[in-house]
Amino acid sequence: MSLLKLSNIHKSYFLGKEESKVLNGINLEFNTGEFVSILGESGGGKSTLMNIIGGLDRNFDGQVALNGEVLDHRKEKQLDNYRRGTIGYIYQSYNLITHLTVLENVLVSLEMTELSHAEKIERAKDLLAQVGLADQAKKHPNQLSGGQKQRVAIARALASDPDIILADEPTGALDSVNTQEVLEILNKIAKDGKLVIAVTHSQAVADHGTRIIRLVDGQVEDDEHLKDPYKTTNNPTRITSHPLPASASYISAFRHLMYNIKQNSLIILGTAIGIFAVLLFSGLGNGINSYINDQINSLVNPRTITVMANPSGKKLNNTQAQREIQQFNQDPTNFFISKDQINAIKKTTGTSYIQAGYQLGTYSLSYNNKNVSSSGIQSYTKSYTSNSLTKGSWPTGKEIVISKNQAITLSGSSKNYRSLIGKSINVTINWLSNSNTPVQMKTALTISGISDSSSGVSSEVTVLSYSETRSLLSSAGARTDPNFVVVNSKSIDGVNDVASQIRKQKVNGKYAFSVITVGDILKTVNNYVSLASTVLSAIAGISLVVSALMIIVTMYMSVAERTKEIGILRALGERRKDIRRLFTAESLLLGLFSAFLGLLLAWLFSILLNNFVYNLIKFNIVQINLANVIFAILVSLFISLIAALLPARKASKLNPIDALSAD
Ligand SMILES: Nc1ncnc2c1ncn2[C@@H]1O[C@H](COP(=O)(O)OP(=O)(O)OP(=O)(O)O)[C@@H](O)[C@H]1O
Repeated sequence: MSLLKLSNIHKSYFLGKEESKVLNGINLEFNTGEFVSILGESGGGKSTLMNIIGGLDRNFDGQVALNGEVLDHRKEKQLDNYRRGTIGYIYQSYNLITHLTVLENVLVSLEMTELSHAEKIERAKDLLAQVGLADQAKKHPNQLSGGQKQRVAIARALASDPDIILADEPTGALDSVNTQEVLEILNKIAKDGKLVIAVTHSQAVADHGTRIIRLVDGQVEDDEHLKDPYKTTNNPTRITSHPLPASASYISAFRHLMYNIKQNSLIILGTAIGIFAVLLFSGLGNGINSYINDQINSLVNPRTITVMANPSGKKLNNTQAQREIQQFNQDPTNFFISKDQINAIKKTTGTSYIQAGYQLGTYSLSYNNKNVSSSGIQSYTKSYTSNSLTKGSWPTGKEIVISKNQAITLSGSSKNYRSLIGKSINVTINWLSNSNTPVQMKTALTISGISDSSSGVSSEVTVLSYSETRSLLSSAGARTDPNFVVVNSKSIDGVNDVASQIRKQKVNGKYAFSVITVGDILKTVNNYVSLASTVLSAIAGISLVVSALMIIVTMYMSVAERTKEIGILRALGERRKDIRRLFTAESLLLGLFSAFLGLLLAWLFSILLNNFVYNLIKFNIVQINLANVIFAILVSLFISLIAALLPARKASKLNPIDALSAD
């Protein structure tokens, strides 16, 4: 049984409907140890025949059988295996991969063998030594002479230990010395037990082999056996091949990326800037949210629940309650809390204290002929934390706490305003009588402390003691019903439960209370901040769309530039899948590098910004967390994956013969 048998091979090319017959019934058998030369006129179909033998061309009539087994050219996988394990190709124009070194060019083929990494390197070096290039392994193809290039191509063709070496005019571009050397190598390959089939125009070259086949008009005109095939001994240690592992595609993609690093670095930078902006805005959102949380929690006890009347009588959720409470400023008369209502609140379980309070109307403070006016003076409740006092203590008896701004105005000094503590000031407060007519109360109170309103999240904190407020109200004939109640939950975890108990309370058949927790306020503020930072991140994200387009263009350019390489890789036995993976891997690596650069930029910038802002507010305002980092990496990979889809698909669909003939 012959190693290779061609039966009745017909091949035509079509230009429109016009058929041009190139091969008209070729029947040939080949065996191991033969060095066959195919001679024929130019355009006679020699390369076409080689492509059919090499498993690159699937569109022909007839059969190719290997060791008696007919190849099914409809089965792509079978053809991939055939090219990978059985065929080694040598071309007139060498077809080396320019961005790989000599050693790496040989390794491309070895990647599809079962050898260990060390064995692959050893074999590649060994093959290079056999073709006289032991000392050229680290060079790139453009640093070699034509003869040297052809010898690299021979080493590569032999690498996976194939049975058949196809050489399409292997000496066509070489001078006589190099021609001689290459022919000797091919002869040795045949002696080593392989079948060598070479296309040539040269009778002198053909005379070197064991057999000459002449093609005329697409048929075998002559089949001349010059000598017997070389006797071959069975080589028991054959190398078996397997499909290209994914890791090899990633390593190869990485090599190409680094080879083109100048061009790629701009794309990486462009994408990285988009990632950086997204990260920065998310980090700023986190930072601002936690700054606000920090500030509010330091002013108000987070276990505190503020309860106000609910004039609507409807059950209110958090946002509706906040809206309802806004009405207080327009018409405070609806917000008085009755004894029945206080008793209803007292039924709540899980509380540590319940304290009624007053929020009164406009007021003015005067000291040493200086005046300040504002609105919303309150009676003291335990919900105030000591953090919100810059100096002094909360008021008891005939005392008052005024805000820092008020103290500065009244003392006339932004440095010595604290000296007002212990001083008496005149206080005038406007409120309502029992019949809801205006009442004015005047008194003199001692300043016990100064509150800090510098955070900007609360308005002026001006507070009277509860007892003094109540006695002022009753002596002026004003209404003494409180208008808010502070309820303190025993635990932070219980806050929501306490709030919902009160929310559900009905007095006279109506939902009596609007309930606001610090958590609710924080939630509302944080929602706005998060919304703003998301919108900003999304705007920054648009730049990522531009990056995606840049990657698409780069990948298309890469496919165009590397068309020949794609043909070479397919001829070496890489599957369509491997080609698709090669380009996807390159794009993913671009995305990954961009993500890391974006992260680095964001990290450096956040250090700078935080240092600067920390001096002002004693807080790290950019807080990039792990979730942001993971998100940025995933977004970047996703973009690069999407960008790779079309170019990688295009690359994998290229016809290997067309790809090989690309310039
Ligand atoms: N893709 C194609 N489409 C149409 N015609 C083609 C195609 N490829 C080759 N041909 C034609 O088929 C014929 C055989 O081409 P082939 O390359 O096999 O010849 P060859 O014997 O190798 O020639 P040469 O010695 O000049 O390299 C030529 O006439 C060529 O123009």
